[in-house]
Amino acid sequence: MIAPALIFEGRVLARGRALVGPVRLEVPGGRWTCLLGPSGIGKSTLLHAFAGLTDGLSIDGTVGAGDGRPLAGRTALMAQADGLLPWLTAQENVVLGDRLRRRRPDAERARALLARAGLAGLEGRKPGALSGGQRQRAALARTLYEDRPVVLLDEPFSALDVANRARMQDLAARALAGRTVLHVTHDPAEAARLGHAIRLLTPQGIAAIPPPDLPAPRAPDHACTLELTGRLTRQLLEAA
Ligand SMILES: Nc1ncnc2c1ncn2[C@@H]1O[C@H](COP(=O)(O)OP(=O)(O)OP(=O)(O)O)[C@@H](O)[C@H]1O
Repeated sequence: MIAPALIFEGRVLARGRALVGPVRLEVPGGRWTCLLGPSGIGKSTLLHAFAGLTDGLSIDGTVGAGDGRPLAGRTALMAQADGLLPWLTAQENVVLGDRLRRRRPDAERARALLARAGLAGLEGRKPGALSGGQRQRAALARTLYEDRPVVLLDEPFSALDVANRARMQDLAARALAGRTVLHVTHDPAEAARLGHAIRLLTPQGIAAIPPPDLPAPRAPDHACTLELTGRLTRQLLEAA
């Protein structure tokens, strides 16, 4: 599986007004990149641009893969809202992509992913009977089930308690090793744990923040992780 780099250069416009940019964002292939920045700066809009979700928007510039091939069919997006269909069970939601593509779902793989997401025994529940954190974990299982080389994550762990958050971060880091991951997060500690690369989007443009020379996922209480968390927090406060 080739995990391409991602490149966005230019602006995203809504009715002629720039929502993002001009900016150049390069996301290295086969690595996990965290994108931080103040609320409303355009992080989700950039993620959606890579996913091809630009209804009502126009792109003045280029968005695509470093290998020059189309991104369509190579990306999985986990959006901020869980997007689970309320009339389907957790299990049916995980395999929804296969259903839509008229492919035979792999029920065993879906069940195993739900179990790894801590949802064993809840496969038959509909989203309305799951907690917010359980729904978010089902949405993560669905994203991993898609098995794409490019994975776009928008605040994927935001509804989770500390222990589940660390577990799901570890699960995603393992499952997505070698893929191109672009992960939008508000949490500097999460970026310090997970990022092979870290980018900060501010009105001044994009800054690259070098992560520590430690393999990810890093221990949340490692001195390097804590030091980087502090540095990122300071930069976010200064950007606000
Ligand atoms: N379809 C749209 N039409 C018009 N404006 C939009 C549209 N989508 C987003 N915006 C605006 O574009 C800007 C960027 O929004 P976006 O959701 O990308 O920000 P964000 O950095 O992800 O914010 P947050 O951290 O709060 O999720 C915001 O000002 C938002 O109001």
